[in-house]
Amino acid sequence: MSQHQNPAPAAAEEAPLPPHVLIFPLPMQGHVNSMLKLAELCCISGLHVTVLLSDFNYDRLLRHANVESRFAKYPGFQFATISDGLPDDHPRVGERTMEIVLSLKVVGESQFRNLMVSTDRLTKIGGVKRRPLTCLIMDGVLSFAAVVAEEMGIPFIYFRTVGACSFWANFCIQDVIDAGEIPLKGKDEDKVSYRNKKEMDLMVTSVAGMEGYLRRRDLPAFFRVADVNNPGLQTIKSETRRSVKARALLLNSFEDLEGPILDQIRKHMPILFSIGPLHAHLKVRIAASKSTTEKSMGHSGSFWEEDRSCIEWLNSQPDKSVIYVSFGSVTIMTRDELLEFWYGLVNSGQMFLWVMRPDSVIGKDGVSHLPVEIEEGTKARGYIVGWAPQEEVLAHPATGGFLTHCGWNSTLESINAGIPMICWPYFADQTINSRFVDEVWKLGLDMKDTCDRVTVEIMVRDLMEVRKDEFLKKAEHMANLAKKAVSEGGSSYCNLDSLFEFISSMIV
Ligand SMILES: O=c1ccn([C@@H]2O[C@H](COP(=O)(O)OP(=O)(O)O[C@H]3O[C@H](CO)[C@@H](O)[C@H](O)[C@H]3O)[C@@H](O)[C@H]2O)c(=O)[nH]1
Ligand SMILES: C[C@H]1CC[C@@H]2C(C(=O)O)=CO[C@@H](O)[C@@H]21
Repeated sequence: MSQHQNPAPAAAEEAPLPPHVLIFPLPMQGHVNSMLKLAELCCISGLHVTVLLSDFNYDRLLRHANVESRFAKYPGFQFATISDGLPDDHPRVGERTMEIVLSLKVVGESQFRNLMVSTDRLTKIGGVKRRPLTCLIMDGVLSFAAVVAEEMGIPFIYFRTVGACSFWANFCIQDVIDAGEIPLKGKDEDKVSYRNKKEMDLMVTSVAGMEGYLRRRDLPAFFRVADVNNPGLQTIKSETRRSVKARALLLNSFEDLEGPILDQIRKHMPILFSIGPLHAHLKVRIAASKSTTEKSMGHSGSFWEEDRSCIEWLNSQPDKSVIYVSFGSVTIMTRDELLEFWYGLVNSGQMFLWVMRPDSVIGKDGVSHLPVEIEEGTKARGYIVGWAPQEEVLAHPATGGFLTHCGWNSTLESINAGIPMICWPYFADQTINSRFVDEVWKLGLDMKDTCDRVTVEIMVRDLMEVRKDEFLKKAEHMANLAKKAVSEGGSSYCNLDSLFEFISSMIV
C-alpha cells in the first residue's frame, strides 16, 4: 500500500477546507478512464480528491499516460495504491478479466481498511492539509469497500461505469431467473455454443421497460449461463443489488439517451445523478474553468502508449471516409476471427484504421504469415496501431464509422462524436449496449454472435456507403443531445452541480 501526493503548495491564508472525496475504480482501463474524468471534474470544482488505484495500473499510467502533469495543477489531488491480488504476469484480459473482481473480493477489504486506518482516513498523506474523508465514490462492483466505509461511518456513493441499460438488466437478474428466462440449455464452459442457439432469440419479458426489444442474446453476457449459481453471475447480481445501500448512484449517461431506463432505476434508487458523457463534460468544464491555468485538452489515462502517427494518417484522408476499428482494452480474439474481420474490411473497399493491441490475438502466430491479399489490401487502404488517442480519432473529420466492441466508454465517445457504429460485443455489458445502439437508438448495426468476412463486408458497406446518410443523420442528432446535456443548464451539467452540493452537505 502506498501514497503518491502532489508537493505541498506555499502556505496560503486559512480558509475552510473543501470536501475530500476518495474515488475508487475497479482496476481496469474502461473504469479508470471514466473515474479519472470524474476525479478531474471534482478537482475543477475545488474538492480535494484521492484516487485509489491498483499498483499494477498506477505503474502503467506512469509509464504511458500523462497523469502526473495532468493532475499536478490541482494541489488537493493525490493518488494512493493497493494491490489487486493478482501476480504481475496475470493477463487481465479476456474472460479472465472477471478474476480482477473476484481477487479484490478476497484481498481488497483488509488492504482498504489498513489504508484508511494507517492514514487516519487519508489525512496523513503528504503536506496538504485535508479533511478526513467526506465521502467515498466507489465502483459499483467493489462492495467490500462499502463494508469498511460503513464500519468507519463514512458515507459512500456508487459509480457504476456502465450504461443504465446494463445496470438495470443486472438489477433484474433475479427476476429473469424467477421468470425461467435463464438458465440457458448447455454448459457454462461452452459459452461459444450459445451464439447459434435458437433459444437465444426468445424475447425477455422480465426486465421492466425493455419488453419490446430485448432478446436473451442481448442480455449482458454474464447471463449466458447454464447454471444460475455461476460465481460471475451471482457476483454481478449481489453487487448490483447492493447499490441500494449507497447514498446515491452515479451513471456516466444522459437523460436524452437513457431517460426511460434511468426512471426505472430511480424507483429503487431515487438519488441517481446522470452526469455523462463524462469525457465531453470534462472538456466543457476545463474550457470554462478560470482556476485552471493550463487549458490543454491533453488528458490521457491510457495503459498503453498512444501512437499519434494515426492522426497524421487521418489528416491525409477525405472527410467521413475511414472506418475506425477498435475492440477496447480487454477483448481478445482467435486468429480465425481476426482474419474474418481483416478479409471483411479489405473486401469492403473502405479505408480503415485498426487498433490491434499487442495482447489481443490468442496464440503466437496471430499476425504472422498473412495471406498476400490481406497484406496488399492493408498497404493500400489500412493503417494499424497498437493503441490510439481514441477520442481524437473519433472526433477527426476523416472518421465516418466505428467498428467497436461496444464498451460503454467507446459507445459514449462514438455517440458524442456523431459516429455510427458496427458493434461486435465481446462480453459483459457490451451485448446489451449493442442492442441499444442498433434497435433502440438506431445508431448502427449489431453483429453480435457472428464473425464472418461476408457479414463484416456487408455491414461496413452499409454503414459507410449504402445507408451512410441515414446513419449520420441519426448520429448527429444524438451527438447534439449529448452536447446539450453537458452544456451549462443541460441535464448532466445540472446533475453534476447537484452532486457537488450533495457531497458538501455530507461534511460533518
Ligand atoms: O486505442 C485505444 C482504444 C481504446 N481507448 C480508450 O479506452 C477506453 C476503453 O473503454 P471501453 O470502451 O469502455 O472498453 P473496455 O476497455 O473494454 O472497458 C471495460 O469497462 C467498460 C466500462 O465499465 C465496460 O463497458 C466494458 O464492457 C469493459 O470491458 C475508451 O475510453 C477508449 O477511448 C483508447 O484510448 N485507445
Ligand atoms: C469485469 C466486469 C465485471 C463488472 C464490470 C462491469 C459492470 O457491469 O460494472 C461490466 O464489464 C466490466 O467492465 C466489468
